[in-house]
Amino acid sequence: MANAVLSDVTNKTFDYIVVGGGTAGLTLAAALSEDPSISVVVLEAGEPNLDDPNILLLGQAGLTFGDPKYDWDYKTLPQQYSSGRSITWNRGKGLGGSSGLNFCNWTLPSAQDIDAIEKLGNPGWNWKGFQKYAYRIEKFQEPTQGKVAKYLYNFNKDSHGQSGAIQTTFPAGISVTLEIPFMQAMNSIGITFTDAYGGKPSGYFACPLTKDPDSHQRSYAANAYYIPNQNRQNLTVFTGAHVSKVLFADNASGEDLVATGVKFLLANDTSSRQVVHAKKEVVLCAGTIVSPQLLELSGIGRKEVLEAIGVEMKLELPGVGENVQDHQLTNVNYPLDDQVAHETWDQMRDPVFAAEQRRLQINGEGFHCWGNVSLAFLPFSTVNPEESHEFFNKAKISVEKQLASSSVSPGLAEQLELQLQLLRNPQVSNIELICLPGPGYYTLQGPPEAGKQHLGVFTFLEHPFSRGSIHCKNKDPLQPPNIDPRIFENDTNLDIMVEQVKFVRKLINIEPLKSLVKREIDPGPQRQSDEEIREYIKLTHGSAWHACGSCSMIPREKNGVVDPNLKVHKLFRLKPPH
Ligand SMILES: Cc1cc2nc3c(=O)[nH]c(=O)nc-3n(C[C@H](O)[C@H](O)[C@H](O)COP(=O)(O)OP(=O)(O)OC[C@H]3O[C@@H](n4cnc5c(N)ncnc54)[C@H](O)[C@@H]3O)c2cc1C
Repeated sequence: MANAVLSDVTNKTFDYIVVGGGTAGLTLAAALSEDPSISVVVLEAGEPNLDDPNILLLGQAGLTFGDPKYDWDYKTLPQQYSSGRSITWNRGKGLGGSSGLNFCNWTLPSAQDIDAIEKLGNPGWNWKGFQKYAYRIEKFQEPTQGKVAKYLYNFNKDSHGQSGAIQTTFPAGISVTLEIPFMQAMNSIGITFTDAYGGKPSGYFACPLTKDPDSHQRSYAANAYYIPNQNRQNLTVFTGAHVSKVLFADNASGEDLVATGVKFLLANDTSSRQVVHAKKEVVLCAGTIVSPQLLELSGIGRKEVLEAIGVEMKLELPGVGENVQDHQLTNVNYPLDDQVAHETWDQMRDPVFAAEQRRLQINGEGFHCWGNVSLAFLPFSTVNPEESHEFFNKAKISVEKQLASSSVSPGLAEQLELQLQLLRNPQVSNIELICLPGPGYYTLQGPPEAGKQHLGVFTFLEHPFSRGSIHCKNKDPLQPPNIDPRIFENDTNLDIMVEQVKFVRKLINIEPLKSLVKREIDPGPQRQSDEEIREYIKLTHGSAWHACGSCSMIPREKNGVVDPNLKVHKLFRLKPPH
């Protein structure tokens, strides 16, 4: 039912309540409501934001950051190992959630990354199973022969889904004068094209975007899973509903807890308390930050956290809000020779140029049909083959030190051991690079000079060893929780990023790239030693927006929160069982 109003929801009963109308929530609601006998309600705190060019035009990505209509704009606690900085965690608000705010890059991980999830005690959560669902959601459109020839697009059609709801397609173009030389530089040191979608990404590739090949607009959870199904009588989507608590049946007999509904506040009248009931299940899809917060507000979590915020404990589950991890990114930036014409994102600063891109978009051309797509996924041994053995030994020692700490749970110990194996594995990507024709986002030099052209190379930390937490700071559901990822607590993470920056410098020194750049702006010629590069990274790195782990799928005795069926341990038992 489209455009649900409060009276359609409040005090009503549905089979399933889905909390959060973002990427997971809308996808799940569409799947559940395929069966017309099942009723589903989605409660989303933000606005619908449908048909909104700020979301639909790909060239707008990043411009919605910080705007409360689209972005929760969370801030971490000051990070001790990042020079005391508080790091911004953008998160999508409104239908589509973060899929309406993200950069539309369609990428898949290494098979071993997914198989590791099964090894942590989750039968069936392996690459084979994952690939089946990745294919099921994707509808890939091949580029024309003309684009393949011009932009060297390379792909293996068999590694892509053909009939899913999320449309993927190559961008209208890439910068021939910058991104192709970037690939050529890699090629000259033996790094080749990789099929990044077959489970063994190792090399460079241009990644398809989640973009509709007909409308040339963002393809995301709202237009893939909600709009086509909005007239289903058994699907109710209600926006402006800020869920504050999960409700449980009385469990005086000591049985497992049974979720019976949720409480929510109206975004436009936060004094108004509403209730909706669930016959079967309550499913939390409020993302990495809010899902653990909601568990704690409902009395599920660590004893000391619940005591501190004054919430009565319903179930002690110490893993809630723990095991938080995130990818980090930084960048190396270069100004380009003004005398050479390049296509770079710098040009979007010119209003005349930007208006022209809006016009071109209608026919599937121009910057609103481009993206940050020139990627490399590389095993660690590629970036520093000479010293990788020594590096692995150093990483092992630092993990052993971490394991010796009493705060490391059995579930975390297993993850860290697996991560060490992944770091050494030459088939597993541990390094991600993106070549961006345009200025870097993170620079110590302030905004880029008007009229100048730039090249930015982004480096990403994958498989972080550090772990942090997300816990309620009080029992006000409108207050964000304390986010403390403890980035770089394990020093190996920083060492990996240093090696990446050094690798980028090596690449840029290879022709044809070398002649294109004038000088390095960041980290800058004054930062050469490992120690100086570390300081630069600490001062500039940002979140790569991939935080996860706060409701980990690990057995309960190993400090997990959900089981392989994604049910909270000892909780959310089906009512009635089926
Ligand atoms: C800036 C950015 C760039 C990214 N780039 C990429 C990329 O290019 N490629 C890629 O694959 N991934 C990317 N990601 C990651 C990807 O988008 C996310 O992992 C994914 O969208 C998360 O889905 P989710 O359903 O867990 O959370 P979300 O999609 O964030 O959904 C959570 C929903 O819950 C709602 N909500 C929150 N609190 C409440 C409450 N109390 N009551 C009711 N509703 C609530 C939110 O408003 C939101 O709609 C990016 C993420 C970000 C933030």
